[in-house]
Amino acid sequence: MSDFSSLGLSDWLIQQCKQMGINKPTPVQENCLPAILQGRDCMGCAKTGSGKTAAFVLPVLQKLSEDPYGIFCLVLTPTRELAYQIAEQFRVLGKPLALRDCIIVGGMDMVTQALELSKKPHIVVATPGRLADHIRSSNTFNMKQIRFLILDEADRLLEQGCTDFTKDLEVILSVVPAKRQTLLFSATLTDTLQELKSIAMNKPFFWESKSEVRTVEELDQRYILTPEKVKDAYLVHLIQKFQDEHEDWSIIIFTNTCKNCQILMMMLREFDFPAVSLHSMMKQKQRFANLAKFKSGVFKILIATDVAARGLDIPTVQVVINHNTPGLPKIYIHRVGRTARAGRHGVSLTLVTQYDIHLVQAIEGQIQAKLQEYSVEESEVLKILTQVNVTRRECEIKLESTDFDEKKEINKRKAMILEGKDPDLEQKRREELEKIRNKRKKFKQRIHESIQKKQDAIKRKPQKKKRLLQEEGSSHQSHETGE
Ligand SMILES: Nc1ncnc2c1ncn2[C@@H]1O[C@H](COP(=O)(O)OP(=O)(O)OP(=O)(O)O)[C@@H](O)[C@H]1O
Repeated sequence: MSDFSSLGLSDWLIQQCKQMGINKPTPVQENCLPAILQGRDCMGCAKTGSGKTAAFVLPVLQKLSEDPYGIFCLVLTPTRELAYQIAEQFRVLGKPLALRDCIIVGGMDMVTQALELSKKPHIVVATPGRLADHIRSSNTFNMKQIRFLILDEADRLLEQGCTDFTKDLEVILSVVPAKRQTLLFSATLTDTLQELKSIAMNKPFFWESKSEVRTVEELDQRYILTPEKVKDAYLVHLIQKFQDEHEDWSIIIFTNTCKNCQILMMMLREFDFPAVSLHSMMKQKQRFANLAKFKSGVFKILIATDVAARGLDIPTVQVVINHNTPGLPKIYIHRVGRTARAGRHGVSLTLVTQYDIHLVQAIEGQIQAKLQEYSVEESEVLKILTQVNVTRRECEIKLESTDFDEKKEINKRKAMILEGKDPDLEQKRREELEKIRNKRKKFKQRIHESIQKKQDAIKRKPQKKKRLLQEEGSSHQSHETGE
């Protein structure tokens, strides 16, 4: 394996790496660093926790030190927390440069951000939505000179998931120069390769880690088969077990909705577990505060939606629990990748109901590995089942008495207004669509019922015939026997 110096990295950066415990390049760094330093576009696909961030931060810092100006580099990333984490890596590794960076994410003050942008920072790290807002509304900065455009978690930025970044990306791509170096990184690039190639147009250097298994070797991947109603009891039991057996422990629990996340947090606190939550219905300041509490080890449990599934680098996390089986293998890969990072060991536990078995099969197909069953003393789980379910119900009632659902509705309306839609018209449109859907459903049901009736009648016919023949036969016989 080469060292950083043979890859062309400057001594001052090698010293900075050493201070961070980064002594030898990881494969993604070893392969992508020289290509980026040569000025090539680059697409890097490597497993979670394999050092992709430093693979782009280091060459950008080196090039910046040779020709420092602002705005030199723009990094786009799907979540706000990730933007802060990336900016921190730039700051730490780029300390000798007196680096000026600026973080542009939603949920924070827009005027302050506009002011920072106008001061021409070297590095801008942004989520696409907020940066596009600044581009649309301000002329106090421009991105005409940027040398590097980086898309971290690039496949997510191009996907049309629940947050669709594609329109904002178009706005951003329209203001950055065509002559630039584009760097795209993720642990799951392959299914968006074609779209990515249209962004990194300059014959990109493509590197993908060779191993067949898409998750890291150090990760012990387990599942627990459970009925839906027993899931929470399993969760409480598992956490209790980790708490009893380990002195130093730290767990991330992923769940599917903001509401579920909130309820689970309340429920675990009722059992005196030190838990905090992270989801998109929370105020941004609370999100940062909760993440900081978890990172510092004051709170040992983070319950999150998929907003925390990608990129977050918290070395102390030993266990990831999937409270729901992820619907997409890709999401599974990122979620479980929050543990077993940078060569450390970790465990992932996925709670699977009988309806999720096909999802597990899809995950196994994609990661090229089998999940192993995790054995649990069921009698121990059953002992706490009623208490856990009652506590959950109490938490649900408590949450219903707050304005949580109302807030969700308000947030939805706000998002629509920002998209230029009229929320009331949208509501009417949705109701109309629902009516049409229901009519179609009823129509289909009626057709299905009438087909069913006809089929039953056809089935009955030969039986009727047979019965008549049998009756005829027996009356014939009885005539013959004189009965
Ligand atoms: N060469 C190295 N040697 C040791 N540790 C490293 C090295 N490079 C990076 N690290 C550390 O590895 C950890 C994971 O790195 P990073 O967050 O960049 O992973 P990633 O590949 O981006 O993961 P993900 O796909 O989950 O975003 C970080 O704490 C980082 O400081």
